[in-house]
Amino acid sequence: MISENLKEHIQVIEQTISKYEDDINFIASKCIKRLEAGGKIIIFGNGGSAADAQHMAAELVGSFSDKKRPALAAIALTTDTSTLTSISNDYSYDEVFSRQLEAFASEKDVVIGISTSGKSKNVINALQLGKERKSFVVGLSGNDGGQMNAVCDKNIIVCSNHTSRIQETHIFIEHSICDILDKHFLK
Ligand SMILES: O=C(CO)[C@@H](O)[C@H](O)[C@H](O)[C@H](O)COP(=O)(O)O
Ligand SMILES: [Zn+2]
Repeated sequence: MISENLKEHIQVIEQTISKYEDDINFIASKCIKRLEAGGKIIIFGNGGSAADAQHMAAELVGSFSDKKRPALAAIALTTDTSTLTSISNDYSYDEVFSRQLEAFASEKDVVIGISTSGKSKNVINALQLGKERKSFVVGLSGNDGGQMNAVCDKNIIVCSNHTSRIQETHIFIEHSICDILDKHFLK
């Protein structure tokens, strides 16, 4: 089973990267431009994708490689349990990210929503809010991309229906973006 998963893992990453390499480079260049103009990168998702959002934010604010570069303005919307519980309790879980974007997002920012199914209402609502704020709106999704297609400037749809393979490919894409940003800001 493990070898089968490995085969599928390699195949899904190869297929997705050959389809979306230019788009991923474009997203990285947008991140660079917006960070240089004083904007920030705002990332969110549920479950494993919440962990991925935090992982990426940590690599941008802290470090990605062993080389030192200036801290980059990135934040995950999945870490403040007081904010998360109050929005869910007082409004609804569907608004847990959009309400935070209402507070933080602007036209200077890049907003990245992660959903393997493309169906999580709270992720879609937040991407919609990012669009209204004129942030550059990025989706990392899978399956058929769901409703994320309608609200993203770029939606990277991993070529798989398996949540694990989709998440593994999301991490590869996030690391690729961090790598490009690292190289740029190390100069
Ligand atoms: O990590 C996993 C499965 O690998 C789960 O925690 C998974 O992220 C959760 O079920 C999420 O709620 C799924 O949401 P989404 O990716 O469809 O938006
Ligand atoms: Zn990492």
